[in-house]
Amino acid sequence: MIARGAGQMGVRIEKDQLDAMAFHAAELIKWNKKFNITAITDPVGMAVKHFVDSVALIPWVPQGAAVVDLGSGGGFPGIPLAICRPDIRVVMVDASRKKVSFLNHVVRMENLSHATALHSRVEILAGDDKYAGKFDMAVSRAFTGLGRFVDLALPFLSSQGKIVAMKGDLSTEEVEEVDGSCFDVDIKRYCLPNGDRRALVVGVRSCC
Ligand SMILES: C[S@@+](CC[C@H](N)C(=O)[O-])C[C@H]1O[C@@H](n2cnc3c(N)ncnc32)[C@H](O)[C@@H]1O
Repeated sequence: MIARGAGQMGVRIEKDQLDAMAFHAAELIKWNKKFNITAITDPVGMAVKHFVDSVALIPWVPQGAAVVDLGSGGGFPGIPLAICRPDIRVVMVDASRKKVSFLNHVVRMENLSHATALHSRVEILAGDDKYAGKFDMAVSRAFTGLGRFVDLALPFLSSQGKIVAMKGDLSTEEVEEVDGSCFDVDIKRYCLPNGDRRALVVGVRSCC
């Protein structure tokens, strides 16, 4: 189902990548019994709403990019992105210690040496010289409103850095609020295999 859904978006997923996503899903279900990491736990829902949705991001990530995923939760989109794109570096950030423990467990078990998860509030990490200005792309899914995401993402980005917000609901007002401020914004709409509508808000830095 993941391979077919990804294929509909023009993304090819190899067998070993599907196996790695299956491992992520299985561990998520296991950890979820003890820690409340995700509300979606049925296999079809996870495949479609977590994994297919996450791989929709893949075509927009430049070769060799350093990507920061703000508010990664159970690893979406950060883990599927790291599985499918060994050429990039992925840093996942979350304020929940148990979620970050889970993410680093998956990273270790899957040998995703180009990925890591950091336990921090995004606002605090943004002021750390080790991370500020070091990323080509900041992404988030179901993290916060577009305006706040832009404000939080900006300190992480290099001068050419881009943002991608993965959204379900997206209002015109939300887009107008950020378009032309520090980013020129483009909306890429797509449907998940179950018919749910999604949008990628891609912002290219215009000033600031
Ligand atoms: C609704 S979940 C989304 C998780 C994941 N991106 C997804 O799409 O499944 C939002 C996540 O953001 C994290 N979060 C919220 N505010 C944060 C902040 N200021 N700094 C870091 N993480 C934060 C929460 O702990 C939670 O895991």
